[in-house]
Amino acid sequence: MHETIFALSTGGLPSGVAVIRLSGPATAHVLTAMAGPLPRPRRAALRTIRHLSGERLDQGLVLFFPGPASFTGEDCGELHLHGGRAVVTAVLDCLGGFATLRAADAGEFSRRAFSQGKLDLVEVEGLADLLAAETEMQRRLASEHAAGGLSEIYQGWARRLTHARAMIEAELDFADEEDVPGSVADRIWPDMASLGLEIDHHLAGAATAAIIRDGFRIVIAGAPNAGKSSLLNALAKREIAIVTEIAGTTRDILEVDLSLAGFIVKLFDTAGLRETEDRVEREGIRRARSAMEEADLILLLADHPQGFDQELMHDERVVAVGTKLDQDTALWDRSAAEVLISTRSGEGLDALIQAIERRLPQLQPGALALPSRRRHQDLLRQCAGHVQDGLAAAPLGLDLQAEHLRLAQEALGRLTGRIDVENLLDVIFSEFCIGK
Ligand SMILES: Nc1nc2c(c(=O)[nH]1)N(C=O)[C@@H](CNc1ccc(C(=O)N[C@@H](CCC(=O)O)C(=O)O)cc1)CN2
Ligand SMILES: Nc1nc2c(ncn2[C@@H]2O[C@H](COP(=O)(O)OP(=O)(O)OP(=O)(O)O)[C@@H](O)[C@H]2O)c(=O)[nH]1
Ligand SMILES: [Mg+2]
Repeated sequence: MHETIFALSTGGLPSGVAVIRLSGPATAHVLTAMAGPLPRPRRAALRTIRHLSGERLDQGLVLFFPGPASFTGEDCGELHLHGGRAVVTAVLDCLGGFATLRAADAGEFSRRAFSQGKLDLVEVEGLADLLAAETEMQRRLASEHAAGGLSEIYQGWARRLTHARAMIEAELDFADEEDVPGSVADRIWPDMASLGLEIDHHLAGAATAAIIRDGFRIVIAGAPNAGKSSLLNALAKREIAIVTEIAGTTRDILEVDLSLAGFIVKLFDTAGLRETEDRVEREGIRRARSAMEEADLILLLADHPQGFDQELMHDERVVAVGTKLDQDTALWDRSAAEVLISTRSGEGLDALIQAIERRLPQLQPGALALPSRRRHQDLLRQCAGHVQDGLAAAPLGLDLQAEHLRLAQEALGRLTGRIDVENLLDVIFSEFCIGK
């Protein structure tokens, strides 16, 4: 990488401070030309920043990160300027005047960090997710990924595959040498079987990751007039849905996004469920049922104890909610409802929110190494599949089994972007004393 790149790394102007980053071999020269002697590595120094003509552009903090101990792995620099539009424009213009410099493309700093081996693909994706994160859970998930929590797991798996392949290679190539243990199968296949299980278990976390990324889907359902739209409005604290005393008011699905316990919660109001000849209402009910199929949680509402659809009560995603508690408290005594609410008095709404929070994924600290992207899930499934094929190919011989393990490792390599061509023989020689 011979070009040196620069970019304004902070957001909209004007701002309190604006940071311009540089990366590449000309960094030290450019910093010296514009701001005098280089500061000590990775220490901020207050400097007058000047145009090459000597004209003063700003007074700001200057940092120098000599490679490879920098974000990109190359020499990096930073200019922390006053965040005025003209200040930033003047400095960017000056940088653009150096023949060795050019403006960075989107993502180019991270791309260089990847090429220099500072970040793998999963970490780069985590970094992108971190910048996009809007909820606390999204931040925690992305932060875990960007900091290498997932990569560490995948590297551990890749190492085990390398080890297994090395053992097989040793048996195939050096079977007549004394120091090579006779049967590799005894030693590596149990580990490969447990690797397969670990990957499957890891993949099960994809559902939680999807909830963190895309939101927890709650569908409000129940008989017409039960108070569904009133509940949507109460939880959203806005008059979003039309509420009338006419049964069959809601037809289209209405959606609001709430933030609950650090999760995005997508709340859907649906048409009341009943038999009807009205074509428009029937279409609304069809949409309600399809929304319920996709739901993570269903709030099933009824304004009297007999109003709950018994079939739906068996669905484990259902929370039975009795409504209009202000009208007749005695009505609800010993009913099947888990929560009783009144949107008119506000009673029970906190208890309902708590009941919802109890059903959100419960994440232990450190349990955030979840495969969050489709890309991760596809490659992990391929990897686990090849491991299984490797195990199943036992009757066909070690050669074939080894090939399946190679494919499994290749899938992991594509996942992290690190197709480490670790020499199998290196592993073999470091573990045995062949030839002594
Ligand atoms: N001013 C500023 N703030 C920032 C960044 C930045 O580039 N500049 N970051 C940009 O994303 C994030 C911090 N990430 C960074 C990651 C690695 C290194 C770095 O210099 N790494 C070296 C040395 C590590 C060490 O000292 O232990 C290395 O990995 O070798 C710097 C920032 C968030 N805040
Ligand atoms: N007393 C009382 N009335 C309520 C309460 N919640 C809703 N209602 C009334 O019940 C009627 C129906 O309310 P909606 O929220 O439109 O009911 P819905 O379930 O959305 O009805 P559909 O869209 O027709 O399926 C309206 O007249 C509301 O004012 C409540 O907590 N207490
Ligand atoms: Mg309604």
